[in-house]
Amino acid sequence: MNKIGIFCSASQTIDDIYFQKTEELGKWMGEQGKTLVYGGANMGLMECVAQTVKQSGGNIIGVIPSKLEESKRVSALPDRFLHTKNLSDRKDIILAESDVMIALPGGIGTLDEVFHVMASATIGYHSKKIIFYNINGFYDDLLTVLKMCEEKQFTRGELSLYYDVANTFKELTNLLNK
Ligand SMILES: Nc1ncnc2c1ncn2[C@@H]1O[C@H](COP(=O)(O)O)[C@@H](O)[C@H]1O
Repeated sequence: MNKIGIFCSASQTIDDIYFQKTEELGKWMGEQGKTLVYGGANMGLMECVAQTVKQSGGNIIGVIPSKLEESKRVSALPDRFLHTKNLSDRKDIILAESDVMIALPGGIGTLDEVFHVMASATIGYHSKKIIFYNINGFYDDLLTVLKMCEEKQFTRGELSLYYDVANTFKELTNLLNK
C-alpha cells in the first residue's frame, strides 16, 4: 500500500490532539516512502499531514478542483497536482490514485468523500477500503449508525467489507502494512 488517500478536516480550530495524531501519521508515511494523495488545500489537518509527509521524505499528490484553485487556498507542498473540474470528479480521482484511503476526523467534506468511496464499493466499482482513524473516539457515533443500518438490513451485506477501524496508531499502521 504505497499510495495512501487521506480525507480530513480543513478546519484550523479543532483540538490540538487531532493535529498531533495527524503529524504522527504524516511522519510515518514520509519515513516509509509513501505517497500522500489528498485534497491539496493549505488548511487544517490537510496542510498538517502534507507538511509532515514532506518533511519526512514522502511524495505528495494534490487533487484540486478549479473552483478551489481560484481561492488561494492551495497548498505549496504537493510534488504534483491533478486538476479536476469539480468536487465529484475529485473524489473519483483520489480513489483511482490511492491503494487505500484513510478518514481522519473531518466535517461534511470528509464525510461526503468517505460515503462516496464506500457507496461505490458496494455496487462493485472498486474493492478499495476506507480506514476510519478513530482518534479520541471521533467516529464512534458514525460507526454506531452504520452498524444500525446493517442490523436493520438497509445494507447489501456486511459494511465491514468496505471499511476498517483503527482505534490506535499501531492498529492503523498494522492495517496499512497488510
Ligand atoms: N477549501 C477546501 N479546499 C480543498 N479541499 C477541501 C476544502 N474544503 C473541503 N475539502 C475537501 O473535503 C475535506 C475537508 O472538508 P471538511 O468539511 O473540513 O471535512 C478534505 O478531505 C478535502 O478533500
